[in-house]
Amino acid sequence: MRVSYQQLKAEFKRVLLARNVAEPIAEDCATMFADTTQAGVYSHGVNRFPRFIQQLENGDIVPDAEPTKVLSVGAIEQWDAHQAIGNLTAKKMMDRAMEIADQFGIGVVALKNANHWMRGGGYGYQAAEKGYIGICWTNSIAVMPPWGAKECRIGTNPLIIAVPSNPITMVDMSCSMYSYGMLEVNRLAGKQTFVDAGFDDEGNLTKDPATIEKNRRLLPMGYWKGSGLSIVLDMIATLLSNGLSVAEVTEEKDDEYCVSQIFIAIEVDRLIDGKTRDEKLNRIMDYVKTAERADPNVEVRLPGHEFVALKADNVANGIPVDDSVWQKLLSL
Ligand SMILES: NC(=O)C1=CN([C@@H]2O[C@H](COP(=O)(O)OP(=O)(O)OC[C@H]3O[C@@H](n4cnc5c(N)ncnc54)[C@H](O)[C@@H]3O)[C@@H](O)[C@H]2O)C=CC1
Ligand SMILES: O=C(O)C(=O)C(=O)[C@H](O)[C@@H](O)CO
Repeated sequence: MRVSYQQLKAEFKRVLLARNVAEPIAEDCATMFADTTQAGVYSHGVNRFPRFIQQLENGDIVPDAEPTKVLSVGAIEQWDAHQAIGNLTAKKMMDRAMEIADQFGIGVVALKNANHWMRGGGYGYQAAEKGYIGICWTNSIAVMPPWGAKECRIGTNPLIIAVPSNPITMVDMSCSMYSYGMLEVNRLAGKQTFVDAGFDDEGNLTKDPATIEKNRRLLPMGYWKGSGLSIVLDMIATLLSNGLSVAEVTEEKDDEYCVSQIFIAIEVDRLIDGKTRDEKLNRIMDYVKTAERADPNVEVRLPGHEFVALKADNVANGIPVDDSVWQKLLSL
């Protein structure tokens, strides 16, 4: 089914107000969930909302908490989220990183005690839309076995790198080959994954999302490379924020909260003039896109460029929502 942006946002807001979230916070939070869904990231928009509500009801998320600055060292600031709503806090932190970048050329915000930020790409996009390079990542609870193991000890720790090209080029990727959110999208659509996504109980590679959602033997992106990347991202987020690591969140908390996150904004415009910037970016994009296709019917595309058409379609025709997800939302 397809629903309008207004319908979707109204449902999110209704559910938040019913949990005593203050009106302005409910409005902003519902807007971000609706925006993420309309942008085409269903996995971390409407699909993830019931889980978000569960965490709100459990008290893992503190809706009226305000993030505070802990300290600042040149272009780096440490903040404490105090378990405020993840997506609203992340947006504020990337705004702050851009303000610091205006002063120093680069701004780094390291955040502790944060909650799940949903679509990490939203914050990269936010920076790139204003002309900055946006880089951010988060750690998580242990949900993936490190390369060579079958027990979860590392996070999916998505890394986002957004570049202010036209359209915006942005990598927004979990350190696993598939995020749990994308496994769910495939399962709900009755599909197997396009490439291997994890291991079955016998240790064979599998494309079956339900098997991996159950046994949690997620395949790291790029095998040992994604495993290693996840580990160093966790180390850096933990050190810079003086917050909790994947190991600490997993062993000391009863669910995924109090994670650590990094937000970096880099000002491009003082380093290169606008005309040269655009020429260079266009040349890179054209060079990539005009590579001889492996399949003549499938175009070569740059990461993030898919969102232009996805959003336009959703604005024009309504937002696709899985029937079971919609029923769940209505029942909240
Ligand atoms: N703890 C957390 O906060 C987590 C959040 N997430 C979020 O879940 C969302 C989905 O993450 P993933 O499943 O890893 O994303 P994905 O696998 O759908 O996409 C990863 C990247 O690959 C690019 N891409 C995909 N197909 C492509 C193609 N054919 N050609 C060129 N580029 C292509 C996409 O633009 C994107 O940049 C993200 O917004 C992420 O931030 C994911 C994991 C954990
Ligand atoms: O993988 C995801 O999707 C995701 O968003 C996550 O945060 C973690 O991997 C985990 O919370 C899934 O249970």
